[in-house]
Amino acid sequence: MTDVINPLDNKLKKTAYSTETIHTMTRPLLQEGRPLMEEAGKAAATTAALMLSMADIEVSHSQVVILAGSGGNGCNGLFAGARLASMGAKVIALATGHCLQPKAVEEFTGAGGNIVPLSREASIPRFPSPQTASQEQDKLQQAVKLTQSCDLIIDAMTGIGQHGSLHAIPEKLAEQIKGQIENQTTAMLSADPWHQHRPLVEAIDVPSGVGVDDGTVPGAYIPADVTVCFGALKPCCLLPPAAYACGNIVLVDFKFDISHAPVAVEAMDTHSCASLIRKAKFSDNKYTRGVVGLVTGSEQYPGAAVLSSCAAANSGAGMVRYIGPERPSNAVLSALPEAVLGEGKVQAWVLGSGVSTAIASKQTDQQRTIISRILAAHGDFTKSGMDENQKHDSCRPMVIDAGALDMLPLRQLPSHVVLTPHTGELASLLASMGETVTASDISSKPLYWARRACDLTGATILLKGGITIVISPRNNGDPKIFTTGFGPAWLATAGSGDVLAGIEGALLASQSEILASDPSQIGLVTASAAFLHGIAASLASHSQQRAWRLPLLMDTRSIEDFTHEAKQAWSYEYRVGRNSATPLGHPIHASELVNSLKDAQELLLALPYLHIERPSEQVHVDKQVQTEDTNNRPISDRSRTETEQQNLPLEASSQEHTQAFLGIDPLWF
Ligand SMILES: NC(=O)C1=CN([C@@H]2O[C@H](COP(=O)(O)OP(=O)(O)OC[C@H]3O[C@@H](n4cnc5c(N)ncnc54)[C@H](O)[C@@H]3O)[C@@H](O)[C@H]2O)[C@@H](O)CC1
Ligand SMILES: Nc1ncnc2c1ncn2[C@@H]1O[C@H](COP(=O)(O)OP(=O)(O)O)[C@@H](O)[C@H]1O
Ligand SMILES: [K+]
Repeated sequence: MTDVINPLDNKLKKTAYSTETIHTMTRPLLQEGRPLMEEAGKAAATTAALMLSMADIEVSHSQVVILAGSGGNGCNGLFAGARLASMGAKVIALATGHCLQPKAVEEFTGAGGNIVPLSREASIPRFPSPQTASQEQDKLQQAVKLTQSCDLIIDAMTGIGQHGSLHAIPEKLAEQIKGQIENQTTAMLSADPWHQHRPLVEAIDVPSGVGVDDGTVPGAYIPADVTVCFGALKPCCLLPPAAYACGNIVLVDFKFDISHAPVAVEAMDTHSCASLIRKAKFSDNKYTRGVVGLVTGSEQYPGAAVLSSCAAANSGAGMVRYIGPERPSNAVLSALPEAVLGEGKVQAWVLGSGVSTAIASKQTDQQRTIISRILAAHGDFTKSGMDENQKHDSCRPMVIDAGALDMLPLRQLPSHVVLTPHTGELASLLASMGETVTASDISSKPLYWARRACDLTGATILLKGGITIVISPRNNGDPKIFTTGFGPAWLATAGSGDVLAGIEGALLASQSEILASDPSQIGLVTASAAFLHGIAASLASHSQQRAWRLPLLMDTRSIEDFTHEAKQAWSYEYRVGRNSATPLGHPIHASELVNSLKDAQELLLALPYLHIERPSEQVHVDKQVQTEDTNNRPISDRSRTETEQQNLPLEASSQEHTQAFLGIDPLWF
């Protein structure tokens, strides 16, 4: 049996939909009479049991606390609790709202669960509510204590029905529980995530308190170890900062029809990125492969010139032209003898990395003069009223970074002008357009502000961060939004942005024909560069840390397959000892990123040749073919086979180099 990776599965794993769209996709299933609440409860209970087992806790000896709100989310929590209780867990539901759904209460209490209403206004038959403010306060404190001592908290306070930031009891609970979790979580990132000295947290559908559609965290919320998301991903699962609160995501496949559903946000994956790596053809010459022109670096920051030029050269450009003062020019030549100095025809520009706006030294002025000449030569789009195609013809694709960001003709830019600010640079850019905003405002609402910049300039915006957001305008309709977070946090290192600008330039140049015929591809090209940057960082640092991972897909009809896959993916040991002593790998500096870029592309180009085996296949192979273990002992039963499987290398592919990297993280495929 070959478990072919279903393209729609893959789409489901990387696309997020607004709550409105989720409701639209849910409706027909409910009309068919699908018991979605029960299915959701089963999925949540399966995940909870798995989390406990990862922490070496027997479900039958576990203590579970459910924070149950009065809507559908709380209902999911109670159905999950009923299953856990029937498996022998001691389960208490803290009712955080006014009521609970009677059918769920019946199921839950019937299985042995207990309910404690926390609100004075609660009305839950058979379970008395606190009567006074002070009783309510006491109950809340007892509840918080209970969450401190249990093994697992199931956060089912609010889901996609949440309006605004949390208030009332959910707000108070979330504040205190978040505080506890932060205090008790080992500061060392390398600590085993399943064996912290604190309860595990499973979020139902979304972590309560996050901005479901905009990815913000507007107030109190509870960060989760695992979020069990129903039907389809919500934007908060992909967008920073909320995505950081989701932990590992389990996506429960309700078989929504997503084929025509409007995608709110799309995460980059290896397949999309690989499709944007231009393969060299025999009919190519160095010009057709893409010429990148860089006006980067300065006397003061010659290194930025080297990093951006070398990154462009290592990312598949046919030729790199560098323009700059003597010191950076010499530095570029000595690192990259094949660079051509001076102006000439290019397919894409990289402007401004390592060019300071603050220091008006003579050399900086020189770079800025060239940049402003290049920008001016590309026309004044404000007056001309050109359409996207005309703009494309009169303006090369370009990356505007760092010291060039304050030199833009600010409005009506074509979409293939890509601005690559970090939060501080975006704040300055927006301030120059009359917005009152700080870098910290942008960190809190990155999607909102990136979109604002996109609306105001017409350009594609790449807002850097652990998860990077790319937002590009579309002729008709909302902008296209991509997120990418392949890299480990080691990527936050000086010069890393210069490398990214060079990669961007190379991809814009090598894909300039595609961009000319279909300008709407700019978001994908831009996001691919950021994704490639992340792969290079992972390779260079030998790190398994990712700002974001594709979710695990759960089909509630084949729970066993899911459990097996999840165990493999979540097993800490599994990630240790391949290339490095810990899953975190080691620190890197920007030049190492440059060196890893070629390997990163080799991996992506190898993808079509790889036969990626998924765990379900191994179950099959092991069951049907492997009848003896390595010591020639017969393998007689399924449970034995599964034990053995966990010690097997993931794949039997011959491409060991690729496998060593890709095999560690099968979730990317
Ligand atoms: N629609 C469906 O049929 C399905 C719904 N499901 C579950 O149901 C959820 C949606 O259910 P609902 O629409 O009932 O809504 P929720 O359960 O997400 O939230 C509504 C409840 O939260 C409270 N609330 C809302 N905003 C609040 C705030 N800011 N602070 C404090 N409390 C707040 C409300 O008073 C209400 O009690 C999904 O997230 C999912 O978990 C899933 O089981 C799948 C099927
Ligand atoms: N916490 C983080 N985790 C992973 N990557 C990060 C993190 N913070 C920043 N990055 C990435 O590191 C790079 C930093 O770029 P930038 O701030 O321009 O650096 P520099 O100006 O030193 O070149 C960006 O690609 C950004 O996405
Ligand atoms: K929740």
